[in-house]
Amino acid sequence: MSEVTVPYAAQVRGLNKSFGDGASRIHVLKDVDMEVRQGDITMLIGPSGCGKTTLISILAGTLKPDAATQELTVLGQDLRQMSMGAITRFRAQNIGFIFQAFNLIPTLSLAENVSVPLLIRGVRAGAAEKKAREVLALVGLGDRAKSRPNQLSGGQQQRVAIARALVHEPRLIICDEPTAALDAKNGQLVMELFENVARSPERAVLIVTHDNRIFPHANRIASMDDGRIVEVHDIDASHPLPENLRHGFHQ
Ligand SMILES: Nc1ncnc2c1ncn2[C@@H]1O[C@H](COP(=O)(O)OP(=O)(O)OP(=O)(O)O)[C@@H](O)[C@H]1O
Repeated sequence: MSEVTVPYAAQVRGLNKSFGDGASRIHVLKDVDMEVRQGDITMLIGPSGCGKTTLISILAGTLKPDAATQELTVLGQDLRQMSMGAITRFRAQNIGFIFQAFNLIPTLSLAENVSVPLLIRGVRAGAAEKKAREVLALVGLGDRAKSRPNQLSGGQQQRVAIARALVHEPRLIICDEPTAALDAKNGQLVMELFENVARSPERAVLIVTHDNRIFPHANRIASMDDGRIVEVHDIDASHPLPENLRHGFHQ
């Protein structure tokens, strides 16, 4: 796919998503407008069940929005117009998605797990594994490349999932609670990796989180409630983290 210069990594307008039919139909996302800027770490916060995972799943192309959606542009592509097959190929090339469940393959070593996005892109196994070991070292697991996922703690598995999302240097990283299982030291390590990604040209990081420890790493914090974006804070030298977020996000 050709590289296109776009002002936003993602832009949605009037995004709607419902689940179910008839009387059991629930309207989860209600005319959501949102931009994810390149160069930013954008954080999405909000109470449980307000629609955060649904929104990032649509941005990552694993869920389709309702037809009544005005715009869904990710890295310059209109996902509404693409088939699920085309979206799957687009995601493999361009998006690193870190799920709440780590989705590691239990029968593969850590190095093999982290190699998967490169193998999908046609990188040869030896080169893929070499790169995978380099990225495992970045998340502090360089000496565990041959271990299997079930030999690791939850926090270590989370770092493997992060390594797998970074290994193919995707243009957009989308993560659901990437630091939930991490102690302060590893949380800081992971956020520094995300900052490096966001600083690279034409890259962006979008994080769903309840973890107030990482709010100081955000350039933008969007708050959701009941299927809508209700507040957006841009944070920079002249706009510090708002007082209510400095003291954590309370549900
Ligand atoms: N596949 C589905 N079928 C039916 N309802 C769903 C489905 N996925 C999500 N929902 C509903 O959509 C709403 C939003 O869920 P979502 O997982 O997006 O919330 P969230 O903000 O990410 O919550 P949390 O912080 O607890 O992870 C919830 O009411 C949930 O039950």
